[in-house]
Amino acid sequence: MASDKVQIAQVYRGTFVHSTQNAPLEILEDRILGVGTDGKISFIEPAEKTDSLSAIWRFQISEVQQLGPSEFFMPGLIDTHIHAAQYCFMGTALDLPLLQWLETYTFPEEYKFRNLDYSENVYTKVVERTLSNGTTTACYFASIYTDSSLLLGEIAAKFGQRALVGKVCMDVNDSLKVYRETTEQSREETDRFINELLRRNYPLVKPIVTPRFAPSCTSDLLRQLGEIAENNDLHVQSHISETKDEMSLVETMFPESQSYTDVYLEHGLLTSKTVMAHGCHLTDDELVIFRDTGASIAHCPNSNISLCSGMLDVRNVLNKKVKLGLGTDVAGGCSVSMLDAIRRTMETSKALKINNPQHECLRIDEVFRLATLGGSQALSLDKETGNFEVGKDFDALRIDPTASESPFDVFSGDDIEIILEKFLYLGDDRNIREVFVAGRRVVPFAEPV
Ligand SMILES: Nc1nc2[nH]cnc2c(=O)[nH]1
Ligand SMILES: [Zn+2]
Repeated sequence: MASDKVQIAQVYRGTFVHSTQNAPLEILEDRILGVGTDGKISFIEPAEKTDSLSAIWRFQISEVQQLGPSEFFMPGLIDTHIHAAQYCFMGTALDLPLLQWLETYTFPEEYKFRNLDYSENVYTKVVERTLSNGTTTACYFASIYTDSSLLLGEIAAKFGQRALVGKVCMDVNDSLKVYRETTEQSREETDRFINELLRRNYPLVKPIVTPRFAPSCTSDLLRQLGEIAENNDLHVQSHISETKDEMSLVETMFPESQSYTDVYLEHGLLTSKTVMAHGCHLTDDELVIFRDTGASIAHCPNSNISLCSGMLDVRNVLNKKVKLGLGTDVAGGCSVSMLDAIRRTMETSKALKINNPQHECLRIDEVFRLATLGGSQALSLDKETGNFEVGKDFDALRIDPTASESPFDVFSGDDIEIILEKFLYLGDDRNIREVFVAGRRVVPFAEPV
């Protein structure tokens, strides 16, 4: 029987909200959920079954933790695109378009990560800040430096965040020549990064092959990175079609390719484990290639607006059956919070409707799904995380809408759907009472020993 397999570590009773493939929002009231010592959800059932579940799974009824009357659990938020090495200047330097922004602010900042003490300080802060804002899974760009990037993996693992970590690869950079690698270095250091991170065997932290974007890489490097990804069955991340200037540059650098998407496709970098950031200006033909390869898009609305890059039509992407998650894209985006990514996704959709009344706006329940289950699918991590299905890891936020410092108010007529909507539009980390990743409570942070 099930009880022979795993012991129950925690049992919660209360309201759970999540998304499924069929329903963008499923509200499960008065449920009982058990988490095994393996960190996975063992059961989620109506609370009236508590007695029989306690007999089957051998937990004491007194161990059941009851949520407060307006509290609920939701799945952890999934940031499909964030630059950990840009956290330091987040909220500043948003006065230039992408290519000048990279040269003026971003490359000089990332160059500082050759220093491990500096890296440790910034990476600790970004992992703490994302976790306390409910990001249970983050797909990180680090910098070109291998040891510093390994440190990011180590810090995420120590704090218990699920993460894909990428050592950035770039062998083209004329603006800051010290912040680039030779083709050979980039391949060798990518190999070293991957081998070392895999050797450390962190259960929740894995490497991701990370060509910065086509304009930063020679064809030779892109091809070698494609081979590394294929030979090791690894995730891949990069940027695509974020701005028009960038697209013109790609056309000049890769004249043989039919499209920007083709550049990545031809170098073996578009797979079902690839996530490409932005894609604001992708054509429908390119979206077909995304769908056919199973590659996904990280929609980064804060950054798209902050750098005046463009507005992705998410409705069109979803209609084309392309996987899509949300990303903060710090520091092009000026917030680490995935709640902000949800709000900006709604806002961009409404701006598209202002421009075109035919546009079918996204609904808040759909965007809630994109920030949770959609993100897990975009990162091909949906077997592990994304919602409260039995067998997935318990990655969850305990939301307290009436926390003492809550930035919004709840009234007696507010049902759970209204309370969730208020939290998504108005809430913040003060409402996120606890954060769990694979069953481990990671917020509040453990006291240092
Ligand atoms: N937003 C953003 N776009 C990029 N394209 C290439 N590098 C970057 C980056 O660091 N941020
Ligand atoms: Zn980015």
